[in-house]
Amino acid sequence: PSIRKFFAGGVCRTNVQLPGKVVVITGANTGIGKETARELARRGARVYIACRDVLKGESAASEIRADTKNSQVLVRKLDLSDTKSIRAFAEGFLAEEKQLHVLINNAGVMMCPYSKTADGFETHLGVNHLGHFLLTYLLLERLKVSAPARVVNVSSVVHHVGKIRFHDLQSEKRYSRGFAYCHSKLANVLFTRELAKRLQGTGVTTYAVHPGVVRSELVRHSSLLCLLWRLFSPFVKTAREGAQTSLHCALAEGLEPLSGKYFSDCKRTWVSPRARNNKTAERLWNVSCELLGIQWE
Ligand SMILES: NC(=O)C1=CN([C@@H]2O[C@H](COP(=O)(O)OP(=O)(O)OC[C@H]3O[C@@H](n4cnc5c(N)ncnc54)[C@H](OP(=O)(O)O)[C@@H]3O)[C@@H](O)[C@H]2O)C=CC1
Ligand SMILES: CC1=C(/C=C/C(C)=C/C=C/C(C)=C/C=O)C(C)(C)CCC1
Repeated sequence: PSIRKFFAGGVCRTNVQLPGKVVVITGANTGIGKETARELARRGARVYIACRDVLKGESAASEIRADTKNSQVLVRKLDLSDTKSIRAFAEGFLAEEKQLHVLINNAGVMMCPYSKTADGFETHLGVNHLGHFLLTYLLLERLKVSAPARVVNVSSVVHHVGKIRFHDLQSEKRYSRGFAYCHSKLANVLFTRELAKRLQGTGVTTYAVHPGVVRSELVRHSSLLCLLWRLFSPFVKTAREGAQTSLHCALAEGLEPLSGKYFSDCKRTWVSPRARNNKTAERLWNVSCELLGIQWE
């Protein structure tokens, strides 16, 4: 049990309750997102599960509603691999909610075979980075009017081996499904850094998170990782344990001065030198705006 406790990692210890607060979590029908949604619902928030498969979302939502006795767990369609779907989700949300206190950009894909999103972006970049970039842009006014508000971006320790390959952003010249994931997770950290800079003084703060190595469906595209996860299961976090750092960044009091920073096991942690490069962060921001056809000053 003590080994298990060690590998379970940091625990979110704040008692903050969330009555009247509105939260959006992407990819919350399973894994880390679902456990994050469960805890936020337990604390009384109205929780929007934004997912690409509404049936899977409804099944998670009914489980969470039964478990937490919070009926305010709602499911809305959001496919991050299609900007039309992202815009439709945002339009619907903005029409029904006047406030948004926490946005958790949690959804992700890892190591999928080469493919492109509906808009022609390489899937890891398109879903993990550009999709969340656009979603945040579209919801930002609601976050600002609801301040203090937070944006949590679920990244990964593997950002350390990521690189932003501006000359081949869509990996058309060279594609490695492992590295494509790492690059997209570095993009999450750089986005968080640049977003924090641009949000200074608005009351909206943002954090990047490494959840730990967590048992979930993320490894579905790699039989090797599926096997490793099974073999080493005592050392791999449960989804509930994996949700703790996202919860910490969404809830903990006094985190505002650390906006833009990266957290693991509920503590601020060092990022790779590439993730600290302000020029890369700014360039990625500008290129992302161009690709998405938006103007975000
Ligand atoms: N598990 C781990 O060890 C680690 C995870 N992370 C990060 O944690 C986050 C959560 O992952 P985890 O819970 O482990 O993985 P899961 O695969 O269990 O959950 C990922 C979620 O993202 C959703 N998703 C995938 N593609 C899209 C899309 N196009 N549009 C909308 N939603 C989509 C999935 O939906 P569906 O069910 O329909 O496929 C699912 O709900 C990810 O960002 C991941 O990169 C970081 C480090 C380690
Ligand atoms: C070597 C090794 C492991 C593998 C770690 C790996 C492969 C981590 C990958 C992390 C990922 C995929 C992060 C996602 O963002 C285990 C299973 C922890 C058990 C202990 C030994």
